[in-house]
Amino acid sequence: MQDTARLSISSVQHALLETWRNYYQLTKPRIIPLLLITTAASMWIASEGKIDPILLLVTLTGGTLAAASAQTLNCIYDLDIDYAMIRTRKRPLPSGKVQPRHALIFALILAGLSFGLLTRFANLQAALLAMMGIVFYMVVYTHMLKRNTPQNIVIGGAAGSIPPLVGWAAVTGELSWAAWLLFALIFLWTPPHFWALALMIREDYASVNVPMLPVVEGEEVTTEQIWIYSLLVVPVSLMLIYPLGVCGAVYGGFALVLGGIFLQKAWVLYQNPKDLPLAKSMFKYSILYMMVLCTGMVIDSLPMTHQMVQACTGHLETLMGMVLSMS
Ligand code: HEM
Ligand SMILES: CC(C)=CCC/C(C)=C/CC/C(C)=C/COP(=O)(O)OP(=O)(O)O
Repeated sequence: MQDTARLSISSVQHALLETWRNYYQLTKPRIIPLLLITTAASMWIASEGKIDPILLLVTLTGGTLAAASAQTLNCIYDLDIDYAMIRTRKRPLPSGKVQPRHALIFALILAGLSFGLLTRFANLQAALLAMMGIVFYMVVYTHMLKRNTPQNIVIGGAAGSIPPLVGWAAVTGELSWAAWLLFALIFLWTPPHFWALALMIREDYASVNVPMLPVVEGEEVTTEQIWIYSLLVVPVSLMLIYPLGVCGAVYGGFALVLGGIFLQKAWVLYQNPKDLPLAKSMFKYSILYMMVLCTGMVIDSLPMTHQMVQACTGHLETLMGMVLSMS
């Protein structure tokens, strides 16, 4: 008797765990941390390194809920093609583990929670921007562009560029030039990020007639476009230093080194458009690039960094003075 009760408790636990896992997978969770990193970096710059930890936590939670809602809605809309593509076939909806109706309720609850949380504990601007992210990703990218034009991710990339705007608005209640520059940085970074991946999975997209650039135009044009967008990413990343003046020398070091490698990888891929390991390396590096660049923004914004830079500059000036007086 006891054994039977124990067995049924463990099977209920197992079923609950499985349900939780399925809903979690529906949100495409591996993408969300980088979206949050861009939000956090923006908040650190906006608050000049003196970030309110509660506001940070609230904004990142609200951002997570909004992104999860957007991804779930995308999974519902794209059920037909996700079912047909090998890469996406095992997702919870095409594999029948979650019903679309339940997924829709889940997505709406996530969006509601995000809006409520951000409105109550951050501000209305941040909440509205997060909702705009969901609407743009669903209506403009998923519905209007994804299946219709190879420029889908160029324009649709605006959705993925909204998180830093949410972060900036949460801190300041408005959007400055610096916020829009962060938006532009991610907007320009998205084509190299995604097209490098699309080069590797183009057969999958071709099989369901999704006109991603490598499917429609081939490898040469795609790698050329990756190169062109990469050429734009690096100078735009430096514009946070000049003319905007919101980041300093420490970030500059990060941006130059990371940007140099970004350009080198994009160039080598452009020279070898059919080399899939190079495309894979570009895709992986695009993620590392954004992650470390944002870390550089955070480190640069910290008051401790400013003190260290000032101390170093002071020592350097003294040293220069001594050298000059000796000569
Ligand atoms: C319209 C714009 C974008 C498109 C179409 C796109 C597309 C994709 C796709 C198809 C994958 C592979 C996911 C999978 O196999 O399930 C991926 C991976 C990834 N994307 Fe993007 N992406 C976009 C923008 C972004 C943005 C803005 C970020 C964050 C700032 C981002 C971060 C990531 C990360 C971190 C991964 C790797 C996930 C893993 O570890 O597997 N993406 N992206
Ligand atoms: C503020 C806010 C809520 C922003 C939301 C931004 C957001 C969810 C960006 C994600 C972009 C992304 C990873 C798209 C995947 O493309 P896909 O869906 O075409 O990929 P697939 O072929 O793997 O389905």
